[in-house]
Amino acid sequence: MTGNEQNPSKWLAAEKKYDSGVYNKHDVVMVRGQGATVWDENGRSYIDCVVGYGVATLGHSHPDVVKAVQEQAGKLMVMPQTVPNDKRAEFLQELVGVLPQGLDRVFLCNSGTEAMEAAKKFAITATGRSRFVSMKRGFSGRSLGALSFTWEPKYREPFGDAVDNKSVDFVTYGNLDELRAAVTEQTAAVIMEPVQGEGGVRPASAEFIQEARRITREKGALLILDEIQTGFCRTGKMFACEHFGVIPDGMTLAKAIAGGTPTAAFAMMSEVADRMPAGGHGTTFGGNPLSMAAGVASLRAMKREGLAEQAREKGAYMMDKLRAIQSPKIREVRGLGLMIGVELKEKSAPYIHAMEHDEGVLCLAATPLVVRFLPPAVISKEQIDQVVAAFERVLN
Ligand SMILES: CC(=O)N[C@@H](CCCNCc1c(COP(=O)(O)O)cnc(C)c1O)C(=O)O
Repeated sequence: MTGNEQNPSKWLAAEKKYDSGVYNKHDVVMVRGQGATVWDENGRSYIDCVVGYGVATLGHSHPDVVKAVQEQAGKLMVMPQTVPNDKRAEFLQELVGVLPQGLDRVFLCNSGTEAMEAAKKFAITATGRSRFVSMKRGFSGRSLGALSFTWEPKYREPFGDAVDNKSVDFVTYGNLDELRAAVTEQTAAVIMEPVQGEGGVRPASAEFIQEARRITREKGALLILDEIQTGFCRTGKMFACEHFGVIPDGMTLAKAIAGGTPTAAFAMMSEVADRMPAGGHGTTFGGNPLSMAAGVASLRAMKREGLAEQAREKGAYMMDKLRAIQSPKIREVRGLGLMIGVELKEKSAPYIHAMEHDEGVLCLAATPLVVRFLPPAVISKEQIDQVVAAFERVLN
């Protein structure tokens, strides 16, 4: 036990005192994680069905990732992308090896919102156009460029015209007529998540995503799939687009891409990459050797452990168990793989709070009525049973 456990409020007070204030902070300090479990500073354990908003799909502190990071940290952590590096090259080979056919050019960066910013710039230079189509309830990040694709008004309104709302048309997710009307010869790209995450865990229909592919081709626009939350085994395939038989012109990636290190990418077709002027974009930390080492270890572990199949099988199991709960408070259980949402007929926040405080399970919201579960694919069936039993208790 380290000294911190003796003064539990010490870290909580410091973080609340010095933080920017944007977050509604929990009243617990997490200090350790392994697999699907995290521990607070008092030694209490929790089953983690948040994993950093879908980052640690491989589980916390996967031994292969830890070993790779330890080794690379002692070797080389810093090297800008103007200078080739062995680990970065290895990661790019591994990544392109699992990406859909043709997506073989990659801009490496450090967060989902940065990947979306890159996607926006590459789409503009690739098409010479600057209008976009995004989705109602869509979430693409908080930076001012990505924010123009993010639907939730409360995220955009405080920043007024600094957010470019004029060049983005929002269509209803799933509405074919609205999509067909919105995509024109002025459209640079359609931006959409194959499963809306923050927007309430809403899988696209195959028909809608396939029509997005058809109409963008017809109009000379790009289809950019935001797989920042759905990517890397979360939905039961390496990438969610595989469920729908669609290959986009570009794909934004982050979260589970590199074992928990802050890593992201915009993967694209060569025709898109080749239209960006040399020096047209950049990033200091993108493609750093430390993250790349974690990414190589993470992608290899995902393949070796059959993580996508684990997510598919355990996701089906968990959704069946959730659907078996007899509660008048549940409206719908939905999702894909281990990206699961339970829509309630009332606000989800009290139940999410009770899961953490009374049951030792971490889960999260996805709009005010939806309880979202994003377990790591390494979660055991027994742990799933515990999570579902806990949820049934807090509902009653
Ligand atoms: C506590 C906190 O900061 N939560 C984040 C949670 C964001 C989770 N989603 C990130 C995301 C992003 C942005 O990714 P990033 O910049 O947070 O890495 C882009 N696209 C999709 C589909 C995404 O799901 C937020 O409220 O901005």
